[in-house]
Amino acid sequence: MTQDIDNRAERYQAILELTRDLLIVLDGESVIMCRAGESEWVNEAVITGLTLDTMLSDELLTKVRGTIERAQAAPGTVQSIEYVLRPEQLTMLHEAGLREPTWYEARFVATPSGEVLWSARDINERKKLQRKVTNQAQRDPLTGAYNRRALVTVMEQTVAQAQRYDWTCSVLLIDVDDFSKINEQHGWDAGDQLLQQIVTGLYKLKRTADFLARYGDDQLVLFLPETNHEQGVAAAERVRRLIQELEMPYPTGELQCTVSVGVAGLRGLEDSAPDMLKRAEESLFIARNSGGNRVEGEV
Ligand SMILES: Nc1nc2c(ncn2[C@@H]2O[C@H](COP(=O)(O)OP(=O)(O)OP(=O)(O)O)[C@@H](O)[C@H]2O)c(=O)[nH]1
Repeated sequence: MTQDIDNRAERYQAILELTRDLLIVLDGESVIMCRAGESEWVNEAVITGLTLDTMLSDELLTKVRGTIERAQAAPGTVQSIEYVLRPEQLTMLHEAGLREPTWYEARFVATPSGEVLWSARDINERKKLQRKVTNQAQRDPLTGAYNRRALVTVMEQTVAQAQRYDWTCSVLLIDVDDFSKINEQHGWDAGDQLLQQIVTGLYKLKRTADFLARYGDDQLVLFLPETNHEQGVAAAERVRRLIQELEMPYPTGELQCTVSVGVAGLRGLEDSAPDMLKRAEESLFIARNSGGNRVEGEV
């Protein structure tokens, strides 16, 4: 009988050796066993003996407890969740070695004797890849600015929020004057570089909360949360001057350009992101037809 138990314990140990996941055994709320697996940051001795509430932040504690309850309600079934461990929020885990935000996919299973097994797989690489793909889907590949799709999403969310809290926001539609002539005279590559320079300049000029997107061939949008129409026009004037002063050395000669800007500010509860963009387009049309290198406000 004792021999059997020893064999079982050895087998159990051998199975544990096989897994790369971080493994925790909980008795009630206490960690009675911890194996780091491939989570190099984990100090097993520090984690063993901790309780859930000393180890986790309030938000994570609620999530983990809820999952454990589900696992206990149906012993033998696996319950999964994803979470991120952030060292700045988790003092005890920081002490146990956590230094970087680390994403985990965790699985919980309750044994008939009442213990809960908690395995956690590091999914940082997968998350990084997901972020990269999402990022690529939202960005214009030439300039690195956001694309039109990302702009519409952000504008719609921000406009709804501004309407709810009685805030304001403005949109600037920026069009490079005679951009096709630059392409014709200096080549497509020169046009590309000029667009990149303009975006770099706008990134330096814009505030952190402002959102810059490529809206069309030679058109950019700068969306300004918490900015009224008057402030929007002033920002547009700064953009116009910045681009006018931009000089880009190029083998075929110094490149220079100007922009026309149409500005639209949020007009209350009935307004919408597409309507704001439409009004910015109408203003832009006037600016371009008035000779370019101009800012036009509401029409
Ligand atoms: N270099 C470069 N050119 C582009 C790119 N995408 C579109 N274009 C060109 O940009 C030009 C845009 O032309 P238009 O919209 O007529 O612009 P414009 O000449 O500035 O005319 P206005 O806007 O009326 O002042 C076209 O010649 C397109 O072929 C790009 O990614 N790089």
